[in-house]
Parts: sequence; structure tokens; C-alpha cells
Amino acid sequence: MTTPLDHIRNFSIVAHIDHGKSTLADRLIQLTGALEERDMKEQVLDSMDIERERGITIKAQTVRLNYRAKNGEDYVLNLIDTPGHVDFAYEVSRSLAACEGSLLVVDASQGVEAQTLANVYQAIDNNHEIVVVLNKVDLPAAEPERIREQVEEVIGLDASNAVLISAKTGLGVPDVLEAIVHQLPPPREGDIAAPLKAMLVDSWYDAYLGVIVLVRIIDGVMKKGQTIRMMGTGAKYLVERTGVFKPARVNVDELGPGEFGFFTGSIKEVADTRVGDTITEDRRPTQKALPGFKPAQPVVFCGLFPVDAADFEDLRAAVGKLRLNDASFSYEMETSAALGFGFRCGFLGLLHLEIIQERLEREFNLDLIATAPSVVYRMNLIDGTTKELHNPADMPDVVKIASIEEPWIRATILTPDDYLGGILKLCQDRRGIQADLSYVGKRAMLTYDLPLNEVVFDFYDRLKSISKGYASFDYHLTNYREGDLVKMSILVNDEPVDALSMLVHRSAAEKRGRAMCEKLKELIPQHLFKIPIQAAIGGRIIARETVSALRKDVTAKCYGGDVTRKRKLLDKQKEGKKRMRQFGKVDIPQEAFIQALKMGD
Ligand SMILES: Nc1nc2c(ncn2[C@@H]2O[C@H](COP(=O)(O)OP(=O)(O)OP(=O)(O)O)[C@@H](O)[C@H]2O)c(=O)[nH]1
Repeated sequence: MTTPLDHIRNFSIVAHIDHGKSTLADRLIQLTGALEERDMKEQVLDSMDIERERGITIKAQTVRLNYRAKNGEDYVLNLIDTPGHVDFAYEVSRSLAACEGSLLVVDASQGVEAQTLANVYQAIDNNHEIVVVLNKVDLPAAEPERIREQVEEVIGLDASNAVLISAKTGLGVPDVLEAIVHQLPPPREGDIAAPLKAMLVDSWYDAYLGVIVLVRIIDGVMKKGQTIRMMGTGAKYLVERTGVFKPARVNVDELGPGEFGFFTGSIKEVADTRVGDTITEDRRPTQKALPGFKPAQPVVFCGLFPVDAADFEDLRAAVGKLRLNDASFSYEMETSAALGFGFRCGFLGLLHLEIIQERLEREFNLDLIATAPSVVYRMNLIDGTTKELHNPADMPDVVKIASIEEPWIRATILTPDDYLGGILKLCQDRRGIQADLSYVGKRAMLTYDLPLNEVVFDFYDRLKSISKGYASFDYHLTNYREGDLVKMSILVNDEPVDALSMLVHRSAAEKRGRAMCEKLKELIPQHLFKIPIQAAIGGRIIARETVSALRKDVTAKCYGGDVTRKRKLLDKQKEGKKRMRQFGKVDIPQEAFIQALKMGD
């Protein structure tokens, strides 16, 4: 039995990080779950415990809540999860496009932050009705009345109906459920008799069921035994199972208009399912596909190489496995003169890069060297063609290049006034162009246009340290602009280390070259010979440092015949060696590749 449209509410929760989105979601699940605790138990045990035992993370993308409102009517509330970080803005937008309303959660002790704005504007762009929820009213520092005004002033939303809650203590949370029912609209369209039309919202790989596809049904019904067709790719699959998450996975006979749920078929790879694609029934297709989405484009690239060349096959298997579950992560094989075989990998942003790198090291037990992150440059060549450059090492000969374009972002930064000076300087140093400066209460709201290239290194870390953690930051890509960019190479012991080469703006080249040489001098241990470290543009050396020679005898300190101690020290040194990489005659520690890029301004 499908639910009548006017008894369905599909909503997401948008918030700045740490404002309490997850805590509120848990409360809502807890409050509504009580209703059917008895009949849920078995199901929960069935699906969740096995998964938990085997350590599979359940990607609770959406949860169906059954709620009996104060008016005595039963509603189905679908809570659609959205990630909070800027790198995943694309995922936020597709989740929002699939529902009609949002809860805007704002921490009543902190107020509006950069991601509050970015996320709520996306919700507004998707024509969402919005319920304002002021959270953490239990905190002594909470000022719900002031923050209510701030929401009205800064965002322009009517906050007179704002719900005051403490997601932590549960205070006010039942009012949120009533607000969802009465202030958010039901699905706007939906014809149960029409041919199946559904939106592919997300998909992920499950060890038992294969690929699980999350869908939002627009028209018609989806059920087991149907042959469905993905209108974008043309691929056909037999539906083997339909169900919902409560949050445990529960099978249902069918999914009807307005509903969220999942289906499985014999789909082998997440890459076969395109987010935003329209799904219809092969036998009776819908006439018109949904507008669709742009696929998420990787914007940051870096090379990943095993520290030990013998681990290459393990790395290949590991990136393949990760890709199964994350279609926005891309990779292709790469060879580097310095680092041997590895992969050039594409990410949605720096956080995405860090997550993947950490997972490879932790879950797959790999020691990796990551090369300098690079954005995608456009090379306009003399012959009139344009080439995308993902890797500075592949840069065409300069005489063939007419111009180079680089991606720019529009950044929004909110900061307490005290740190404004430092942040303005940071943005200025990174070639930023100020677009706006206004005030939200006592905090400055800065809008800056910046080259992404200047942000990928350590902009976020610097911002946090300048503002003692108080500044918040959000960005989106805007356009490509021509820039005076040059390729800077780093030579260690007169050998260029391709993995350390990068494109920089000509005006910043010398400063950056010097900083890199100084950092590398600290990071490269002394050898038995002198090691020159140089930065160069073309054939011109722009900076130079030297690591002086030293005979390093680690056992010298161990007088006498304490063999075990000596052995221990030698073992320790060997362990240290493992994380080094040989370039010609020089050992460069793994961390040098990341550390050398941190400028510290
Ligand atoms: N005092 C108080 N603390 C709260 C309340 N709600 C959430 N918190 C705390 O605030 C912190 C952040 O809460 P989360 O629910 O994880 O925030 P989030 O927005 O989901 O954060 P991300 O998942 O990291 O985006 C946690 O330490 C919570 O315990 C509240 O009503 N009162």
C-alpha cells in the first residue's frame, strides 16, 4: 500500500557543521520509532546486526519516519540526509532537489555561519519551504531571540514561527515534528496510474545486495519483477527488491508516488548508476525525463604512489574497491620518474582527498606518497586547441602555450571582527579579489573571489589558525580566468623531482620556491654528501638551499656491549627508512611531499 501524497513530507536538514543536525536526526528517529518498536525489532536485528558485526557502514541516506500527528492522522516523513562539508556541495544539491522542504538548524549560541548560508540558499534555490529550528537553547550562551532576528536579517527568512529546541535534552523536538507536518508541503505532483518515473538520488555498494539504489518516485509505482530502464544510460535492470530505511533496511512490496526508497537489481558497479538519472519502466516508459544533474566533476587532482614499489598491485586493488562506492573519486595510472608507478586521482575537494588517502592507509594498510594537489588548468595552445591539464608534469612545452586559464571560486567567510585584518591579508596574499564586506551582528561577512589553486594547499588551515577556529568558510566554483602561471620545478641533488613540481603564479613563484627549499632542507635528513635543493622556472634557478654533509652513526651513542639496545636502534632506523623514498642517491621522507607545500605565509 502506498501512502497518499498529502500524508507524505519529504525534507532534509540543513545546517552549519556542529550545529546539531545529527543529534536532531537521532531524536526524530527515536521519537517516531517508539510507535512501532515491537514490529521493528526483528527487522532491525535481521539487517543491522549482521552488518554491524561485519563492520559494514550503513549509509543511512534517508530514513522513513512514521508519525501520528496531534490531529490523529498518520504521516510518512522522509528525512533525507545531506553532507555538511563544502566538498560535497554537489551531493547536498541533489538531495535537496529530491524533496520539498528543509529544516534549517541554527545553533542559538553561535548564529548564522558560512555553511548555514550556503546550504540554506541551495534549499531556497530548490523552492523549499523552510522551518527555522534554533537549537541548543539549553546552553547558557544561547540567545534565541537575537539569532531569530539574525536569521531574518541576514537570510531574509520569516523566523516568527521558529521552533526553539535542545536536540540534546529533547526539549521542543515534538514541535519540530508538528512543524514538518503543518509548515512543509506534501509532494507537489504524483500520479499513481502514470508510467513509472523516478529520480536516482544515490547509490552505494553493499557486500550482500550489490549496488543499492536510492530513488524518489515521482509517478507510478516501482516493484519487484519490473524491468526498469535508466533513461540517461539506456541500461536495463530487473528489480529484485524494493524497500525503505527505518533506519534499518525493511523490504516493502512497492514504492509509490512521492515516496523515497531503494531498489536492488543485478547492478554490478556504482558507476553504472548515474545520480540524477530518470528511471522508468521499460515496458511502459514515461515520455519525458527529469531535468537531470551534472555529474560531480573532480576539481582537485594528486598523484598517489606506494612508498614501497612492491605495493603497487595492492594499491590498484584498493583504489578499485573505493571507487566501487564513490563514483566521484576517479583515478588513472600514472608513472613518475621519481616515484615509479602510481595513480593520478581526482577528488571533489581537499577534504575528499584527505578522506580517501586516510582510508587507503588505514583500511588497506598502505604507505602512500601523495604529490602536490593540483587543480585542472586549461592550456590554450598556439595551434588553437585547448588541453586540460590534471598534472603539472604533463605541461606542454611553454613555446606551444598561448595562455593558461585557472579555476576561480567565490568564497564566503564569516569571522569575528578581531580577526578580519589577518584574514584580509591572507586573501590578499592568495591573489584574492574582494567582492563584498558586510556585517552580521558583530561578525564580518567577507565575499572574495580567489583562484582555487591558492586555496587547495593550506588556505583552510591558515584561516582556522588566524581566527583561532572562529572563522567559517564556504565556496563554490565560478569560472576560469586567464593567469600568468608558470611551472616551478624542484631539483634535489640536481635531479628534478617531478612529484614536487607545480604551477604557480609568476608573482608568487620566488616566495613559494624559497619557502619550499627551506622546508625541504628541514625535512631531508643529512647524508654523507652535500645536497643542493633548488627551485627553478624553466632553466632559471630562483631559490637554493643546501643540506650539509654529515656522517650519521646512530649507534655512536651506545657505548659498551649492549647489543640489544644497538639492535633496537638499528631496527628503529630501518622502520624510519620505510617511509623514505630514494631519489637518485637521496632519501626523501614521505612527509616532505605534503609538508613542503604548507607555506605558513
Ligand atoms: N548543549 C547542546 N549541545 C548540542 C545540542 N545539539 C547538539 N549538541 C552538540 O553539538 C555537537 C555537534 O552536534 P552534531 O549533531 O554532531 O552536529 P552536526 O551538525 O550533525 O555536525 P556534523 O555531523 O559534524 O555536520 C555535539 O557535540 C552535540 O552533542 C543541544 O541542543 N544542546
